[in-house]
Amino acid sequence: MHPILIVEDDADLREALEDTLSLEGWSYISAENGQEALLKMKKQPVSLVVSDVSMPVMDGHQLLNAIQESWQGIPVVLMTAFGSIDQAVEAMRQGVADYLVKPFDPEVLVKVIKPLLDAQSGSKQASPDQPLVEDPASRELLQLASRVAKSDASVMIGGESGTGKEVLARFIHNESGRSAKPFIAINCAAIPESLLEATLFGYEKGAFTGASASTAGKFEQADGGTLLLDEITEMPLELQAKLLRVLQEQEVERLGGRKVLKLDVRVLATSNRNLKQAVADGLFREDLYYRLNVFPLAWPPLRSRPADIVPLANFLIAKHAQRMGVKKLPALHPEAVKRLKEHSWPGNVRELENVVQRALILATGDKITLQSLVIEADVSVPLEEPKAELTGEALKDDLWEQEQQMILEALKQESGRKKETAERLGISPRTLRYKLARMREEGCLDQNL
Ligand SMILES: Nc1ncnc2c1ncn2[C@@H]1O[C@H](COP(=O)(O)OP(=O)(O)OP(=O)(O)O)[C@@H](O)[C@H]1O
Repeated sequence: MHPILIVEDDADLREALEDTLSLEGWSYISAENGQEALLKMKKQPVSLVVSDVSMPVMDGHQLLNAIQESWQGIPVVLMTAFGSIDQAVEAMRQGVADYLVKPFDPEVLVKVIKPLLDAQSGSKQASPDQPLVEDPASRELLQLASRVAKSDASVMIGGESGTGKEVLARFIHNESGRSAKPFIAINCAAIPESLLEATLFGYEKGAFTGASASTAGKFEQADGGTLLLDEITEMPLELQAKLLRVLQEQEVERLGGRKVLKLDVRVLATSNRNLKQAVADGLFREDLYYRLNVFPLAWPPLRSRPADIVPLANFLIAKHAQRMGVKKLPALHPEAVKRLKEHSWPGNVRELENVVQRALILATGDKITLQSLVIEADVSVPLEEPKAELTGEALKDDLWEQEQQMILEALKQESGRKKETAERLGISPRTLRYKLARMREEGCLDQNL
């Protein structure tokens, strides 16, 4: 969503308005008068304008006229200290979206702006599966994903655990020409290796002990639609070879079957590992890597897209409050907002979602206070990533190092218990085993652990 433009000549009031918007997690830009506002609007699109009426150089009414001429559809909210019914009626007649008389409480401004923004963005709450993006980095990723969705290319989605890879995959499917057909997801790390092949490709009755009825595999189920192979690097090498053949030939044979089934499936894959490294380590086939990595997309970690944190928290509050049957949506207290912004979110959006769910249970009244936020103490992940120097391989190495630190910290807190450690980290026990094996190989872990 584009930023809100605040136009106010009184510096103190401007700052108060900026604070109100940023506490809500809304981005903004500011101008001191109408003329400066128009210059800013020429340079960058805005979603809504909140403007004072009496200002030097160009007042609010003149600004409203100019906006209506050149930017139809952008709502304008006017604020005045000299409220008169006549002025308000005139402004409404001119097409102002709302008219506020100063002084007003911050909540009043939020109440006025919220529905206007929702109308602009096509009401986000209506689609809880749609990725919410506010930070420029995430918005760019979503735009790219939307374009890629229209092609039929394989897409490899990278990013740390819990960043939103599956949400992005669903988005790509929904935006593609295949949206009316099935979206099937399979987590390669969650299914025992012995069952993965049968689950993917299906089997005929009697193909193996326990195959009591013929069953279609995930590929067949996704025919015409999209198949998401989650945590693809967890797939055993032999199966990778078979997967490659299916992708190349677009046909599949059930285990124990004789019929070859022609399929039309678009494949998306995710991984929270450095894929190139997995290829170099001999854990992932290079030919499959090239087949799947036609279009790589990567979610930055949540700490690298700070403008997403508060809007995501509000979005997740609404999502879970609705599920829990909470009638009145609790609002985040400013201190809670501050804490959310300070945390480094090693578990990314999934961690934020857990914090929000716990807060909804702990919250009393209609506010989420600092006390109802239970956030794990930060492990030593830097708050600000030195983005400029960290690019390409260096960034991947750095991420892997951070991941290792998180794993060690979690192991310590769970006194070495693997199952609990995996749960704490929000990854599968198998993924944890895999990562520990890699750490052992690299000499970063005691061989007994
Ligand atoms: N941008 C977003 N907007 C809304 N919800 C999000 C967003 N990103 C993540 N989520 C929510 O956070 C949770 C984790 O997201 P998701 O499962 O897509 O992460 P992931 O990267 O696939 O995780 P993993 O690597 O562990 O499989 C989900 O409940 C998802 O709905």
